Amino acid sequence: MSQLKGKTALVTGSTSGIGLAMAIGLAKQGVNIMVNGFGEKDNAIAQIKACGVEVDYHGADMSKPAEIADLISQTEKRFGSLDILVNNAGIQHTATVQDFPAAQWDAIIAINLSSAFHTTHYALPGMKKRNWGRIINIASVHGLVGSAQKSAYVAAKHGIVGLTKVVALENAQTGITCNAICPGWVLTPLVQKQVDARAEREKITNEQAKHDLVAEKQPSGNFVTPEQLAALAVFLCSQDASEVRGAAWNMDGGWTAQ
Ligand SMILES: NC(=O)C1=CN([C@@H]2O[C@H](COP(=O)(O)OP(=O)(O)OC[C@H]3O[C@@H](n4cnc5c(N)ncnc54)[C@H](O)[C@@H]3O)[C@@H](O)[C@H]2O)C=CC1
Ligand SMILES: CC(=O)CC(=O)O
Repeated sequence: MSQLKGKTALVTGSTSGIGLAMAIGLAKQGVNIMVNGFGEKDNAIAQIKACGVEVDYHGADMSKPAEIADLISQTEKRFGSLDILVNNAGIQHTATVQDFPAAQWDAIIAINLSSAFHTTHYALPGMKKRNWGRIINIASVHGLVGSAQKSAYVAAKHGIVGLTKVVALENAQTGITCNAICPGWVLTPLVQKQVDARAEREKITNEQAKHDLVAEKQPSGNFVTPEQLAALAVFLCSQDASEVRGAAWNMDGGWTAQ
């Protein structure tokens, strides 16, 4: 039987992409799930429920600290505890610094970085009481290296890697671990938009644009899959990973090895 059976996870931004795969991966281990995000929530809930666990949904906007406080307290109330926190919600906007709209900068910093501070701040007291917790921050290769036209995203992702280290250190002598996962390209709606823009800009097919996007950065030539990332998250939640603390663990087809 899974060691995780009966625990509760909140996965922010779990209505699509990587977050949905994380939620399903954990649900397959018997973990009850609080879903959050602005995508197709009924579809996400149905897929998670099919794993035989309890599921609920909270529509908190991760750019709003008061809604995040309510999300954590409702999760604890509904399931009795919050054991696994996956900070995953994120958005992207591409432009040079000179052309970057200030409102987009603020939104990316709020959703991709500050939300993880707020969720962690509110989730830690309960985890400390039970002396067990797993906090997994979905960073990116862009938490380790930069790319042009992604100032806010790269700054937020470097920030979340820093936050991960501090949370890990502050809880190093407890049963609470905090780690970051740093994926390379994963074909989700966030990346499909960039593929579409590239196809349009370069007057090439969508397939060619996908190929070129990956080939430019990722030596394997393959997208990372959401399911591969979910398997890593399940490992980080296990007892075998109890001494993995403050890691920024890349799964990127070789992107950051170059
Ligand atoms: N797709 C990729 O290649 C990579 C993605 N990531 C990160 O993975 C995370 C998930 O992204 P993807 O699955 O790719 O994108 P996605 O667009 O499929 O999913 C993003 C999720 O966040 C939710 N969301 C957006 N704004 C929100 C808000 N204000 N409040 C609550 N939820 C909100 C969306 O509704 C959705 O559920 C992001 O943090 C992203 O930066 C990291 C590395 C690579
Ligand atoms: C690799 C990522 O994190 C996705 C992106 O840069 O848009």
